[in-house]
Amino acid sequence: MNPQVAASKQGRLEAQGMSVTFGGLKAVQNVSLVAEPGQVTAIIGPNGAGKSTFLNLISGFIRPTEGVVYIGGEDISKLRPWTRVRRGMARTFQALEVFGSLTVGENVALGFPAPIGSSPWRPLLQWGGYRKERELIKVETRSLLKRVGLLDRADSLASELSYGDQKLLVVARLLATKADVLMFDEPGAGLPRREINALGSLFRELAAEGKTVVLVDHNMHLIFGYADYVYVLHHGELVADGTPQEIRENEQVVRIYLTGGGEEKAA
Ligand SMILES: Nc1ncnc2c1ncn2[C@@H]1O[C@H](COP(=O)(O)OP(=O)(O)OP(=O)(O)O)[C@@H](O)[C@H]1O
Repeated sequence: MNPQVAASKQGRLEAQGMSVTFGGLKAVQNVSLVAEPGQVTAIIGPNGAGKSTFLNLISGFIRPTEGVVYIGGEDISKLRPWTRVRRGMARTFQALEVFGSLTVGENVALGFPAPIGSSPWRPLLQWGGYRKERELIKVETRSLLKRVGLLDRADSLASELSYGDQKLLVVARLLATKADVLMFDEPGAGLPRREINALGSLFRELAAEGKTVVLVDHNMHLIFGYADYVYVLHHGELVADGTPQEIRENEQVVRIYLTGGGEEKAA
């Protein structure tokens, strides 16, 4: 296969017919999605629509009753979440997962993948390689912090950052995983417009670098300003998908939001 085609397919995410039931509640019913490398794909829907559950199904944190997930054509449905990270899929959560008593730089460094086969004895057995790797992580951590605008806070405790900066820190740590598929659960929640714009621009940059960016959010400015393709869930079902323009004009979507389903209106 042409190496360029192979590279572009590597991060293609495909979820087919995902379903899960909690007790009697069909939280996600037969939902499929394709997210392409080089694109920002958004999932929207009113509160309780099943968006986070769908992300949990894709990332392996919840076992589906039905459905298959592929990355780059490879079926990863049976893999544990941490193994999926090794295969190139990483995600953030709605709740902030910042380690407040570590520095900002240390939080990012935690995101770097551990060398395969690494053991607690490695620093003693392979001191040279280990030291080189630590230096590399330091350099890359600084470059990621620069990218999200937090370089001057590298040595601050993470707990001292504002809420918005902690969200950016989580993004930097996700980038440290070097995953091809980057999924964000409500990255824009609670952020002012200026920071939403910065986040949106960062997502566009990541897509331009060939990453597959998937985000769940309620912020319509982030979705309609920066996404290439939008999936709409309602009561656990996929009710529409299309370009932001198509979704804005979709009568069913507008009705769902106008009848009080969403925090912000779609039109
Ligand atoms: N672990 C669980 N056990 C039982 N019910 C659950 C569980 N997780 C989610 N649900 C229910 O499944 C439905 C979908 O929830 P989910 O959190 O996926 O929605 P959402 O679209 O992400 O909502 P929000 O925008 O408010 O975060 C809701 O009715 C929720 O109460």
